[in-house]
Amino acid sequence: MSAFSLQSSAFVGAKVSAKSSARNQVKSRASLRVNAKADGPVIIGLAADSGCGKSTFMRRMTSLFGGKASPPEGGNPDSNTLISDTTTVLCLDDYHLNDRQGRKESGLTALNLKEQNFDLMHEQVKALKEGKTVQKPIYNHVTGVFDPAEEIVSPKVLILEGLHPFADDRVRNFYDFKIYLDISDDVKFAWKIQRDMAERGHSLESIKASIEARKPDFDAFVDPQKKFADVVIQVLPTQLIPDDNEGKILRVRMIMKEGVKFFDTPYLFDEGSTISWIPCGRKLTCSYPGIKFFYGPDTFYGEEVSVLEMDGQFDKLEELIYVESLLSNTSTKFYGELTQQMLKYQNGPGSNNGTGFFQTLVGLKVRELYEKISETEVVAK
Ligand SMILES: Nc1ncnc2c1ncn2[C@@H]1O[C@H](COP(=O)(O)OP(=O)(O)OP(=O)(O)O)[C@@H](O)[C@H]1O
Ligand SMILES: O=C(CO)[C@H](O)[C@H](O)COP(=O)(O)O
Repeated sequence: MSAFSLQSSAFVGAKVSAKSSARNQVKSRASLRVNAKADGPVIIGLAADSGCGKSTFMRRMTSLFGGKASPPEGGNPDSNTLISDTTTVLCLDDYHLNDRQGRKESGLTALNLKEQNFDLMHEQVKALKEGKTVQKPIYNHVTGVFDPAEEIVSPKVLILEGLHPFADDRVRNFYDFKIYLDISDDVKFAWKIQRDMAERGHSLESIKASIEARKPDFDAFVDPQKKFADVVIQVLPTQLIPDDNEGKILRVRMIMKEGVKFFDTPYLFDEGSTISWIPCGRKLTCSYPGIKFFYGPDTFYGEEVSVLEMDGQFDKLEELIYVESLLSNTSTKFYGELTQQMLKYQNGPGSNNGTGFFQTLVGLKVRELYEKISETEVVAK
């Protein structure tokens, strides 16, 4: 376990001189409008490195609330925001302090906390929590500069995803639930190679170099946030194939903090017990190297957690219903909803393994959390 190397004071609002800062692109605090809403949104945080499946995760989660999540209608086609009837997903890259040129001048990466405008992020999250509308900057990943700000109306569920959702303690206090997607270096490498070589024409050397260059800042500024998470989804190479380095078969661990309000941890068979289960019998088809589940209590950064783990992948996704029937506290609304959701996104990355499975499970837990906090029912679709 890595030590948390930064004091929280170092996380708050550090500044670099910014010629083209995001702040220049937004209207002043005085322009924030009040939205007629009694309660503020339920706020969910998702921390992860880039290229680690946040978009895929968000699609799975927002679909559970119904409606399609799309960029703001008639807005900037390069907007990073996704809006549906109930949810608004904001990408925290929009709160970078400097644009790409500005970072060249500062000599710092976007992972460095000094390159994030936590003051503005705090100001706007607070305003959204109070039901106000804000003018949020847009960091354009195509051009590397800030585009004119976009209007964000306070939603029912606000999801903040990015590199640093939990780094600033002022913002951290707003979350109702915190998720950290933890992709191990080996798997990150395998995914990046698949995507950047096949889809973006990068060379193996340049991909290696970019991962190596990011690593020190990732370790220093992003990774330490996992200690704040209520759920960590850890993605590791399989243990079912000795010395596997292909990164295709994955071992995925869902590490769940105990005692979190409105979050009853899912469990396999018997709550609190320790279970290792190979379900490859008559009800579940398994080809090599098979599937292995684990469930049991543990500690994580000194806190009591339970861990649900799946190594391997499903051959026939519809047979997942068998595993689902042996899980409890899944927050489904009807028998088989978890399997149905997995089938709905069967073409998305990770649909046949623990990444898709646990992301969907977390989505169901978040939906229930929203229902409990807001005392509103979401109709399952
Ligand atoms: N569960 C998964 N299993 C296998 N590959 C995955 C999985 N999730 C993501 N990937 C791979 O990672 C790539 C990036 O996924 P996605 O676009 O969802 O990530 P992201 O974090 O939103 O990325 P970015 O921050 O760069 O926009 C996908 O193209 C896919 O190749
Ligand atoms: O880590 C990242 C996103 O999570 C990006 O590196 C960061 O946002 C800078 O973007 P770009 O490389 O497009 O200038």
